[in-house]
Amino acid sequence: MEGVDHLADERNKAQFDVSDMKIVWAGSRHAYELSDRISRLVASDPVFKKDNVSTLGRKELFKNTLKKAAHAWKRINELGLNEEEALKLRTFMDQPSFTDLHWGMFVPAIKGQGTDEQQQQWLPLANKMQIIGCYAQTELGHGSNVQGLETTATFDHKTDEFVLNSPTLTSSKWWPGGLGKISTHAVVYARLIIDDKDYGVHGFIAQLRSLNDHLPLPGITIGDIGMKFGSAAYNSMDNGVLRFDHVRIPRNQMLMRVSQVTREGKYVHSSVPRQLVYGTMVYVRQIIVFDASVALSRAVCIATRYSAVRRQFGSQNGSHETQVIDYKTQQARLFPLLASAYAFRFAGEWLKWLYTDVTERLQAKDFSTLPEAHACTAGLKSLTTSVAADGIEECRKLCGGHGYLSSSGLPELFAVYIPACTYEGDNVVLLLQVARYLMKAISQLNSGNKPVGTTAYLGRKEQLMQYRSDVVRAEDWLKPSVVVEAFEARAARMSLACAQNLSKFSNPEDGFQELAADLIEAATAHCQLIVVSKFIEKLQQDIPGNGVKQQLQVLCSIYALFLLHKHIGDFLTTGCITPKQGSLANEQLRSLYSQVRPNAIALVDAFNHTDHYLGSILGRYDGNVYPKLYEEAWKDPLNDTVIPDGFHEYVEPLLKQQLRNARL
Ligand SMILES: CCCCCCCC/C=C\CCCCCCCCC/C=C/C(=O)SCCNC(=O)CCNC(=O)[C@H](O)C(C)(C)COP(=O)(O)OP(=O)(O)OC[C@H]1O[C@@H](n2cnc3c(N)ncnc32)[C@H](O)[C@@H]1OP(=O)(O)O
Ligand SMILES: Cc1cc2nc3c(=O)[nH]c(=O)nc-3n(C[C@H](O)[C@H](O)[C@H](O)COP(=O)(O)OP(=O)(O)OC[C@H]3O[C@@H](n4cnc5c(N)ncnc54)[C@H](O)[C@@H]3O)c2cc1C
Repeated sequence: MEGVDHLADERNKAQFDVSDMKIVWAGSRHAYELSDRISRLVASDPVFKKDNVSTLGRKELFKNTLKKAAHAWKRINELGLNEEEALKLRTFMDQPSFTDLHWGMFVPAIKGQGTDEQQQQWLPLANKMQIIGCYAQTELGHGSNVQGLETTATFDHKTDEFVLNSPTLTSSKWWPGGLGKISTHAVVYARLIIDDKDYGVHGFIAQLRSLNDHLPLPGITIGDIGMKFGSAAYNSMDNGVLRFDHVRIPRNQMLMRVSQVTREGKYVHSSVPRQLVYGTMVYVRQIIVFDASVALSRAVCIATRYSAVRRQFGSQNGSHETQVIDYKTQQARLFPLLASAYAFRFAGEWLKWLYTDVTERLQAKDFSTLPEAHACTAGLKSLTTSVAADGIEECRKLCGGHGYLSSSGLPELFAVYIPACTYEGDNVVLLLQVARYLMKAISQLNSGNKPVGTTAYLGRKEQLMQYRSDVVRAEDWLKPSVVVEAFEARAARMSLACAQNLSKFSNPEDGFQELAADLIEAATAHCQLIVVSKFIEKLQQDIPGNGVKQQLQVLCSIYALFLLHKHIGDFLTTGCITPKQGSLANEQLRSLYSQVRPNAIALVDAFNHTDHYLGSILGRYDGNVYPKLYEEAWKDPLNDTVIPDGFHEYVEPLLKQQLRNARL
């Protein structure tokens, strides 16, 4: 029935004020109002319609994306939207496009790695989109191993230019988004060669296409790398291939904030650490953590609403069957994901603060917190994207057969989201970076270097090695200090065990390779500790709103105790807790699921996702699932005709054959 709220009873059960929770989720009243306004603006604009994208072919999809991106840019200018509003508009447009790389990587790379003069030269053009750029780092042969890139930029003393060249097939740039068909420029990462000496990988600005006719410039071979996973998904993006055949660019197009090449061809390294060449990745990884909470919240919203609508079994004397959300197994799969969406939101907020802080310090030439920012962005990017990707697939299964329908929105969400586990650093490779950071922090303990930031707990090594949990009742697991201590002790003991095993190797690098699987588990434990701690810290703030803080406390406990339950082997083998304490945690977890149950729909309403953004019949706000699913099926192009194309050609002869045989 149109206009009826099928989830009204569920909404009435809520024990907290949803409008206040919406503000907590958004981060502030300002952020909430902005997000709400822009989401409605996009939802009501016919150009941003997206329910047809999964039926479009590649060329149509790409053209549709260009149209949306151009329309977005037009609306941004017409309405005079600021950066925050423009970013929201892109979010709700919900289709990857070349603009992501232009604004998300090309512009930040120039800002972070360009000198003041270079910024003055390039940013005004880029900011007006008079040039469009991409981030060309990865090659056919190397992605993770940035130091292994093969593209060369050789300094020519005579002409004061760099010569960009792709000496091998594997040196072809491969993957950069926006490169394939649209970008006019790129920040290209290449090995700097001066007088036959290799100075390693540096960033260069290169023009790729003519600004007159958009054709590739001489010496440049360029194209799209082909279809990717799924039908629509990331295929709206022109991930590209690029080869240089001795292409010349002026010397001042090397990004020279970190190091410079003089007119005489002298290489000068400034006081800025060389790792700043990797700075754009730190920036984007921090955005990706925030996006992980958004992606997961969309899937969880769909699965939770549908689980309240869907009924199976349990009808007695003609009464309603059971809502599947009331099955304990459904709750044990769904509610930890709901809690994770909130947990990642607060971890993302904190990471944004950390990133802003490190950026301000860098401006003031304080580079001391860069390693911490790298480890935190790398580790949390890895943790949150892995959980979000697996969580979206779990939500699909939670919706049974209908979850597999394109109209559930979940297949598309999954297909477009999963590369987040790979781009901006493969998740395993990034955890190994965290492990290196932890091992370094431990190796410095004896030299009196006190660990700081997220590794500060390692400074209490003796205490954490002595630790035994004092939990005696299930409710004890609700105390934040009890949870944090258990997570700290587990993380510290896993890292210290790795460090001890590493010390048995005469060559530490051999040890690191041999123990990599254990190191990754230690790094994961460390990252989970960060997320748990940041959730708890959030709850120490003043959080207004009727019942809001209580709900967040329940979610925080679910997040932590679910992890404890899932990784019970870690907690037991490190001797942090006893089997009895483990089962008390599980008992508490079951009780927490019951507490969330009446609030579940309101907790996903607090994400404030419009039906347009969710793009899911199962997740509709009004819960009117069945009539809409039925209606949607008839819109499929296959149902345009009663008899499908190809029937007369391929099937009818078989049937006629049968008839002929029958007559014989
Ligand atoms: C329509 C109009 C709309 C308008 C509005 C639109 C707005 C849109 C705006 C924004 C949207 C943003 C959305 C973004 C979309 C994202 C799309 C994603 C596209 C994908 C892009 C990519 O994938 S780019 C390529 C990414 N590549 C990688 O991540 C490679 C991974 N590998 C590495 O990072 C490194 O090679 C690795 C760190 C693994 C190893 O490096 P190596 O030098 O070999 O390292 P090592 O010896 O181990 O370390 C040396 C030293 O350096 C330290 N370190 C390493 N990395 C960093 C770093 N990043 N920062 C700081 N320090 C670093 C490391 O710890 C070591 O330190 P020490 O131990 O020596 O102290
Ligand atoms: C959709 C998408 C968009 C992208 N956009 C861009 C872009 O705009 N610009 C750009 O430059 N790049 C882009 N990339 C490339 C991306 O950054 C790389 O693919 C990514 O960094 C992973 O590197 P790789 O492909 O070399 O993986 P590989 O390193 O080859 O990974 C293969 C396997 O090896 C494992 N492995 C690798 N090294 C180690 C190690 N040291 N120890 C243990 N295991 C290891 C990995 O865990 C993985 O299982 C994009 C990729 C995708 C999928």
